[in-house]
Formats: sequence, C-alpha cells, structure tokens
Amino acid sequence: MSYLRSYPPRQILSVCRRWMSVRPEEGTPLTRKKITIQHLHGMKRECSPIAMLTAYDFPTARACEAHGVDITLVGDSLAQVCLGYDDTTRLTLDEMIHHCRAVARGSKSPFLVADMPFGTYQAGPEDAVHNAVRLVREGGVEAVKIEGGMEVVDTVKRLTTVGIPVMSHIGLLPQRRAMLSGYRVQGRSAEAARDLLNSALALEDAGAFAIVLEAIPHEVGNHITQRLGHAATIGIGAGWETDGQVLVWDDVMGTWGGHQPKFVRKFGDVRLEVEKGVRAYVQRVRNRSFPTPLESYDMPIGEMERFYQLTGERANRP
Ligand SMILES: Nc1nc(=O)c2c([nH]1)NC[C@@H]1CN(c3ccc(C(=O)N[C@@H](CCC(=O)O)C(=O)O)cc3)CN21
Ligand SMILES: CC(C)C(=O)C(=O)O
Repeated sequence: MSYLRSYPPRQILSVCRRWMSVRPEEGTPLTRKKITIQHLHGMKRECSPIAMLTAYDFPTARACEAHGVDITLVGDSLAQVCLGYDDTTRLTLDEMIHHCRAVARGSKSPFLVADMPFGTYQAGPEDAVHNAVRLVREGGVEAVKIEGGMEVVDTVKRLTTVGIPVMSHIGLLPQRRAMLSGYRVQGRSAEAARDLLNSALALEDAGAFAIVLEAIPHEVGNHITQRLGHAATIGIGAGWETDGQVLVWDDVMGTWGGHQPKFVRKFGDVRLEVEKGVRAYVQRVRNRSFPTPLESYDMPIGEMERFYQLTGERANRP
C-alpha cells in the first residue's frame, strides 16, 4: 500500500505537557482575530489546546464567535440533536446547507467546518468535489469534514488539490453505526490501533489539515497526536493529550436528553433553565398575571369613547 509509511517511523520531535493550557486565562476579547489553518497548526506546535464546538444555527454560531471557540463545526449530529432523526445517515445535503448558511451568518473569527452528510462523498472523489463545492459556495463554510480512513484517502487528496480544506474523522464513525453494530469504542487491540495510526498518517499525507479522533483509548489518541507532523488532532473521547477537543453543543449545554457517551461532560444546565422558563410562562398565562399593563399598549385618551360612538359597539368585559 503506497499510503503506508515504512518503519521506523519519523522521529517524535517534541512532547507537550498537555494537561495544562499554556494560554493565559482570557476573557472574551472585543475583537477576535480570524482563525486560519496556519493559526491552528501554530497552536499544535505551541501545545496550545484547540477548542472546537458544534453549532447548528445563528445564535449558537454567535455564542461560539463571542466566547472564544477556535473551530465551529456544523456537525451532522444536527440530524439527531436538532432535527429529531434517529441516525446521522438520514441528513440530506440540502438540510446541511440550510443550517450552514445560518451558522455562517453568525460566524466570523472561528474556522468554520461542516460535516459532509452520509452519501455525499462515498460515491467517489468527483462526487465529493461537487458536493463539497456546494457546502463552501452555498453553505459559506471554509472546510469540510469527512469520516473514514484509507478508503477516503483519494477523496481527501482530490478535495485538497482543488482547494477545499479537509478535516478527517477516524475511530468511531457515527455514519457507520449499522456496519459497526452500534456506537463502540475503536482501536482497542494492537492491530486496530495500528490501523488507526496508518490511516491518520495517510490522511495527513493526503492533505488533511486536522483529524478528529473519536472514542479511542487515550494512549492511542496520544500516540497518533505525537506521530503526526502538522495535522492537528481533535479528540472526542480520545483522552487529554490530543491537540484539541470537540463536543456536541447540546451535550455541553445539557439540552440533549438522549444517551450520554462516557466522554460527554455537561458544562451548563440549559435544560433546567428551559424547563423553568416554559413552566413559568405557561403558569403566568393561565393565571393572567402575564401580560401586565406595563407590557401592553394604550389607546390615546378619548379614542376608545370615539370608537364606541363610531361603531355602536360597547365593551363586553368591564
Ligand atoms: N448528542 C450527541 N453527542 C455526540 O457526541 C454525537 C451525537 N449526538 N450524534 C452523532 C454522534 C454519535 N456519537 C456517539 C454516540 C454514542 C456513543 C456511545 O454510546 N459510546 C459508548 C461506548 C461503549 C463502548 O464501546 O464501550 C459509551 O458508553 O461511551 C459514542 C458516540 C457521537 N456523536
Ligand atoms: C461530534 C462531532 C465530531 C461530529 O462529528 C458531529 O457533531 O457530528
């Protein structure tokens, strides 16, 4: 296989102490610099962790913009968490583009990536180019993410050759849930870990600027991160030593009521706030304590009397 590197592998040049950020704790700067691929590669070199988060609409994109997210991903998890499908394979390209357009309108600084939906790149590199061009031109994203290892290397090469940056995604591949008999941790045997490493190296050679590592042992996440030259690793359930982390918006905010994988941490409890807000609203409508006169408009003085004369109508309620 021409994509496989011969051993011994290239030297591991530096090992970062990755459990502590080298960036100072920062508030939200008023103006943010545009994040580019060069910037992301610089962050990998400097061991400055990359924070990636999904967004599916204008307000979530604005929140990523305002609060320091480096990469905003319009993930195909939108199929489940926004659209109520039971699987990401149900999402169409048109649905994805519709959401990308909303996210793009709220996103300036973060590097903006969209998942290529299931079926939009499997038929071959030319089909993938056609569909990726739609995501860039109509959706307004800067790069595409595609799931898969060796079998998509030619597609990654073709996309990067025509100028569309590619983020790869290996390990647990949600679009293959049926083939994999469910969402399962990947790369747990020596052979499976070797295959993941070889895929990562081949995808980097093919031009991928970053690689998502999903649900793999942290040792494998660390090893692949060390072995790659410039491509940044973004982990989701791949341990603490990858170049960055990604989570799904609804998992972070606590608004997703479905199954929670082990790698999820809830950083907000928006679900509780939503429950409080909806219940209070319904109650205040029912007991007529909403709206008050201050939340209503008045007729100018005398106009209501004129209205009764004009129409011959009388008020029914006092
Ligand atoms: N809300 C949400 N969060 C996600 O992270 C996510 C989605 N949706 N939808 C698309 C995919 C599906 N993902 C998933 C879904 C389930 C597991 C899961 O249940 N993992 C098991 C592994 C069990 C094992 O093999 O040992 C776990 O319990 O962590 C993992 C990733 C990640 N993506
Ligand atoms: C969880 C991330 C990596 C993803 O692929 C998605 O949101 O669909």
